[in-house]
Amino acid sequence: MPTPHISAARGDFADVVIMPGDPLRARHISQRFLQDAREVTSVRNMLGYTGTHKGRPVSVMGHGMGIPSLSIYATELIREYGVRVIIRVGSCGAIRPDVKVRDIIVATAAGTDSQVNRLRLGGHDFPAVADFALARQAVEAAEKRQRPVRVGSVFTSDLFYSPPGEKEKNEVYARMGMLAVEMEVAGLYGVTAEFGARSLALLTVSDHLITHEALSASERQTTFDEMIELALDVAAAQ
Ligand SMILES: O=P(O)(O)O[C@H]1O[C@H](CO)[C@@H](O)[C@H]1O
Ligand SMILES: O=c1cc[nH]c(=O)[nH]1
Repeated sequence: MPTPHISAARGDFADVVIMPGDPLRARHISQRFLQDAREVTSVRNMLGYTGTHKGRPVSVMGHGMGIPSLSIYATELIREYGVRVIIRVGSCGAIRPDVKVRDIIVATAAGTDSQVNRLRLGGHDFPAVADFALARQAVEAAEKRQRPVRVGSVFTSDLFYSPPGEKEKNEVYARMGMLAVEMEVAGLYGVTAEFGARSLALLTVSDHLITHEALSASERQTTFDEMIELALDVAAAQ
């Protein structure tokens, strides 16, 4: 029962899917963290794998960049493959001095300049929030591992390269409590709400939009792996 964007057969996906933006990161997660992982889809090279973690079936699949790309994959996974929980593991840029490169963020909510959730809700604002149980499990997993995490809201932007005025906008987002910017979380929380699934986003701060510090490739790998361990702890608890 392939969909236009996923070539897997019915039953190929676990009901919990961990989703990075980058499909090669999905392959890395499957190779490093899942047991008996097998590739289940590769349409457009948006790679997806299913294996087990601590005996529980878990899938991992890339979702691409931006809300439109994520929305296609999340919709098809939920509607056609019975996926019930999606955990995004992504990167983000910090927009305030107290948030540092390498920090891991449990994104409990997201503001956005995207219109997609208003399209869903007849022009009204949608509360783009994480599933509370998943967020709590992520925080508890971090405490158990003695791994500090930041818990709070982020801003989901449609543009990676912003027009003039980005600095001032980021200052407003920061003043209103948001920790970082990225490009999918508000869409993820909207699409899972629309189709009755649950979701959470964990983010690693890969670069700092004030200091312009950025993770090196090897630091990126290590910090991402620490975030993925938390995502797997949450997945195993479902
Ligand atoms: O690292 P990922 O998960 O792709 O997330 C961030 O990186 C991409 C931009 O470089 C956007 O998708 C943004 O949300
Ligand atoms: O979307 C993103 C991701 C990482 N860093 C940014 O500045 N933006």
